[in-house]
Amino acid sequence: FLLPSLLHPSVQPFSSPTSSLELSIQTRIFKIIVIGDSNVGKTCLTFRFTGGSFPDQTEATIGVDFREKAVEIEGETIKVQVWDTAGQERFRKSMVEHYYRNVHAVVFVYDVTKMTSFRNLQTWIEECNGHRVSASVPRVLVGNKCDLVDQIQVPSNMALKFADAHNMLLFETSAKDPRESQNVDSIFMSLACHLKAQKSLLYRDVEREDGRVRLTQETETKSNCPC
Ligand SMILES: Nc1nc2c(ncn2[C@@H]2O[C@H](COP(=O)(O)OP(=O)(O)OP(=O)(O)O)[C@@H](O)[C@H]2O)c(=O)[nH]1
Repeated sequence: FLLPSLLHPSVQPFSSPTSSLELSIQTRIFKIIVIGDSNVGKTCLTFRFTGGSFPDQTEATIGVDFREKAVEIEGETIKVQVWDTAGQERFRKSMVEHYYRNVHAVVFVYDVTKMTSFRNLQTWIEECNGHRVSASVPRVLVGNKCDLVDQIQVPSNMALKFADAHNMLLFETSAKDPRESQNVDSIFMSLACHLKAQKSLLYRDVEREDGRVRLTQETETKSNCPC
């Protein structure tokens, strides 16, 4: 496992710029983590978004893996870095600190055909909060495996209620069904658009501070996002 900054020495994550000059030449990276029970489809969603296809076979994720995709939003190229985390407790322990560090957005995934994976969301939210992920970090909820229409256990209205109560948007998707790939893209693109709008206001703060980075939570989010 290599940290992204080691893999990409010329590119620094958004949260560590040092001057407004550097900001203008960097490609921004938004780090988005995908969490939820084992087997809900986190790896498949990550592949579907970053590679466009559904993997024939997956093995349980060990620790953490990440894949990147460059996207263009309003004329700017942004790297969306999707961190796929292990759902199984025994594969998580050593890595958990790494993937919550400097996270820009969180995707909580459950399997629409497994009520336990939905009930366990509360535990995932608590773990996330326990790692000091700020309440201002955007979070979305994803119900995956919607192609298994005959086996659905989690009704949409129940998921919607949960999403509302936790201030999250809900996406119901299938990583498997190619007709749903646009829906999978929407999860990550809507977060990237939201972050871009948020971070451009942060840029203005940086310039006012004459190169000093101020990651303030006071910024208001305004977006012309096409998503
Ligand atoms: N029918 C259907 N199967 C899916 C879908 N997404 C994933 N799967 C299957 O579900 C199983 C688990 O998928 P993974 O993506 O490996 O699940 P994971 O959440 O990453 O699992 P861990 O790495 O153990 O945390 C695999 O057999 C996939 O083929 C989907 O949208 N529909």
